[in-house]
Amino acid sequence: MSSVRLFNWSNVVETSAVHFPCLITDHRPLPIHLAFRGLTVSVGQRQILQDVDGWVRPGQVLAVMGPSGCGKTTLLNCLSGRLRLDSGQIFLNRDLLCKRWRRKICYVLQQDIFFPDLTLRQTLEYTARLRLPDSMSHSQKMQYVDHIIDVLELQNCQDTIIGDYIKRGLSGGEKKRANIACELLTNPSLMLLDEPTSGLDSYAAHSLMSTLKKYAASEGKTIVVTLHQPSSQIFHLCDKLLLLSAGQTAYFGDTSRVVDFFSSIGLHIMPHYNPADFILEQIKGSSDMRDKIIAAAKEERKNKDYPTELQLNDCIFIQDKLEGAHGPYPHLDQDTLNSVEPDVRKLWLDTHS
Ligand SMILES: Nc1ncnc2c1ncn2[C@@H]1O[C@H](COP(=O)(O)OP(=O)(O)OP(=O)(O)O)[C@@H](O)[C@H]1O
Repeated sequence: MSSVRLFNWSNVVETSAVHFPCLITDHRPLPIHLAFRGLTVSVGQRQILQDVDGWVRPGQVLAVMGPSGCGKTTLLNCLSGRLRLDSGQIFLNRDLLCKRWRRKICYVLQQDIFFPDLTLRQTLEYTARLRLPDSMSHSQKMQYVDHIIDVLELQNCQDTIIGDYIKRGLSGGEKKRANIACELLTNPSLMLLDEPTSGLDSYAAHSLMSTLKKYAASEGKTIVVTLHQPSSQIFHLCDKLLLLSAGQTAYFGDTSRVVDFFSSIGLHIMPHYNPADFILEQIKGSSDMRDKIIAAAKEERKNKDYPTELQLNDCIFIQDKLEGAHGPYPHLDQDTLNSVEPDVRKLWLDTHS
């Protein structure tokens, strides 16, 4: 099995003699392209999110950043379907988020509750027995546990007890990985992780984020993480960045472009400075500064090249074409397929082949 540790789907076919768990081979998880638009949420009289947009495609990591209380966890609650929106839409591929899609989403909270006396492997095994479908045999479930232990590089501590304040067990970083491993057992397509690196030292934090990034890329998962104060190494592991300030979008786009965005409004980073620290310092500055950044982010959205609108339009465009021309389970004609962006074409082929 170790020969297909970081596998792609073609490997699964090529190595079918390995008898990979049926959860993977028979129920290949659908890659999910997540897009959200105009999310607005209030609690009581207080507006917590206001008109927030973003998107991320399979294989990518979207980082949600911003000062404490800016609405990061609230956004994850919305994306997981746990929180009612005042307005806005969340699309998973071409569909609005609904109960059917929620089964393909996992939400890893900051803390989870474990039985402290069980070892990590015992914890994963009982979770697999509880959460994996009855259609899988016991040995397939156990094979899947092995796979997840491999993915999260937990081999060395699989027989260590979870532990608690009294009894020492897994380290903080291992516990975070264990928490994520329990959720990965359901083979989700979209993972939402609330501050997975909080409380970790910089090495453990970077190692965890690299693992997640590799996992997203190799298994076509879509990942959204909230991050508090990432190192520049972690920051650059993220493909997309959504920066929130008081519940509003202060930047959405490629992580690699955020420094240019700030420069374009006269906020220049010093050489060798961590860009994550720089942008957080700017939005934690005076209210005038914050308003200026939010206004610039709003202006960006009017730009015809703004990615959210393009992506949403492409998804809807394909759906319209198909529903108009072919009914609900159509064969996509080549002209239509050729006319859309390559990444949307790939998404369509991934999800419909
Ligand atoms: N149910 C609620 N009732 C009242 N206020 C709430 C509720 N949920 C969230 N809030 C408020 O909404 C704001 C955003 O909260 P949220 O937890 O989303 O922030 P956050 O960015 O995740 O913060 P942190 O980084 O500190 O975890 C906070 O000011 C919080 O007090």
